Amino acid sequence: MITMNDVIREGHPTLRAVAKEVPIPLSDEDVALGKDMLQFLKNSQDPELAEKYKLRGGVGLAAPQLDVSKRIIALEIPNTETEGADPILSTVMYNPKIVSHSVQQACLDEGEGCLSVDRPVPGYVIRQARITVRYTDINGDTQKARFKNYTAIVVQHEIDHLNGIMFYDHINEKNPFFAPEDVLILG
Ligand SMILES: OCN(O)CCCc1ccccc1
Ligand code: NI
Repeated sequence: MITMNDVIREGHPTLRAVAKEVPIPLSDEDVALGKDMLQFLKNSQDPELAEKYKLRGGVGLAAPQLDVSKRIIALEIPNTETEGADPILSTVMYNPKIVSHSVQQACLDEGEGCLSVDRPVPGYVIRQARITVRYTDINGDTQKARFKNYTAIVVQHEIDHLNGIMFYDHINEKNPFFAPEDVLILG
């Protein structure tokens, strides 16, 4: 099982590399890795397992964070509205590509964090408010999906990792909490 020992931290060169596309049809190895990444996220959101294995809670994970420079991301976004409801998004994306996005931008009012960053970096991380992503799913099928708000933010954070981009690269250095007036600030 994946634990925090497998997660590389800022300063490790793989976090700044551009990851390679994975061959389609998917290899057994890449399918297994995707499943392990998704299971890590689920475990990290389980209070008992997170405590037992000292896992930091995560809603997304990118293969480069495991020192695997491949274009694979996993997303496990819970539905916090209703206890026990199905997750908003629970999936593994191979070779994800943002094929279109809104002009409107958005950010989280509490900023972002990262499993590969062991320090708070305050500031607005300005991203696209809505995105359309094409990817290959764990069954090898091509998918095209649209995301908005928090889910769109998380998916962009993960795809950034495939291109060697860290969330704080998007923060305005002079004024971290600067946001152009038409940027959606998500609570
Ligand atoms: O790359 C995944 N990761 O480091 C876990 C944190 C994911 C994340 C947290 C806040 C906003 C967007 C994405
Ligand atoms: Ni991250």
